[in-house]
Amino acid sequence: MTLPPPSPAVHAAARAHAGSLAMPPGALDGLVDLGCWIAAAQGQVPPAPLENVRVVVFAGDHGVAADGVSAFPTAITVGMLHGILAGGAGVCVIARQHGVHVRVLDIGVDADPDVPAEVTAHKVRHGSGNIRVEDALTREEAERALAEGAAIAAEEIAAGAQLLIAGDLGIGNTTPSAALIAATYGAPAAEVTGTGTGLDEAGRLRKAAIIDEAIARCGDRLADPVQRLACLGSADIAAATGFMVAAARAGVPVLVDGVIAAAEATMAEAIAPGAKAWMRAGHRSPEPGLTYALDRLGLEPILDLGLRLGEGSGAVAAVPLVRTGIALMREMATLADVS
Ligand SMILES: O=C(O)c1ccc[n+]([C@@H]2O[C@H](COP(=O)([O-])O)[C@@H](O)[C@H]2O)c1
Ligand SMILES: Cc1cc2nc[nH]c2cc1C
Repeated sequence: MTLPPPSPAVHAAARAHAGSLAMPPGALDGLVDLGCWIAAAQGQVPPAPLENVRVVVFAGDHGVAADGVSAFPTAITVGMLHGILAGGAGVCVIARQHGVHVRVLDIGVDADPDVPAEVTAHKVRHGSGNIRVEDALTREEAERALAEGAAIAAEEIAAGAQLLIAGDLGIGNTTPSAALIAATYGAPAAEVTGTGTGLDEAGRLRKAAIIDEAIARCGDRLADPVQRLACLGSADIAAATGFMVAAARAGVPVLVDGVIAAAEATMAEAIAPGAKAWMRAGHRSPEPGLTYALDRLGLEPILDLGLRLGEGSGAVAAVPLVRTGIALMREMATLADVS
């Protein structure tokens, strides 16, 4: 069954209101379209200001990192988990600028990091299998990760979330992301595989060959989306997918970050058709898989600054533009006022 979209009637009313504002037709559409989307999601014109925007960073390790698919060592995953908790990570700085709440969760980090218990409360497993040679997860683990992600979304919505962002953290995670995008859309791996944290072209081609091997290993099992997450994904990617599905089901809009979130949005749409209507893309990272997936989902990035940090940072950076679209709907004079 297809998920209901944000209210088409309220969207039409929001567009009509936008058409009455003091400007030539369409003059601020790039911003006003965001305000109309939020109006339809909230079911009211004008939309309420976004006072409670929340990013959850899903952290996990990826067995395929052992094959040299990243320019950085896996120790970075735990290091940056502490960096986010300490408030010094890039996403924390950007989020403080915009009053966005940040939460980081260990969903599938290999080690047991020395972190407060609430950070590991939704942990699914230690690491995820090396997708070149084995499934990332069992089907039961994939289902559990999807359920954990839904529970996390429910907690964020209970805390008042008006807009949700799934951030990601994990050395190697651009490989399963590209693999899921390739497998879902039938794209050649080389077309959707990027340089991640900074591979050279030879490294990128080796990474694409590993993805081809992983896809060939899984064969027909890739037809089913939950099995696809188990075969090629990871605990953190499956949990973030469940988070996006649950947000869409609850009628809470989602801003998509980089290539990892684009893979998760792809999987959310495969599991819950219609979920994409609750999403907008925060930005375009240089990963080709991101553009490939956004094109298929029909999502147009808000920012295009070449950001490629992950952590949800690019989506958080786009939040002020969403808020500006809402403010235009709420505060701008009408053409009648000025004529
Ligand atoms: O958001 C993106 O598009 C993005 C692009 C390149 C790298 N990253 C981040 O870098 C890590 C993955 O890169 P890699 O090369 O280890 O696969 C992971 O922690 C991501 O958050 C993120
Ligand atoms: C330093 C560093 C910070 C990150 N944050 C998200 N992914 C990352 C990857 C690296 C390498």
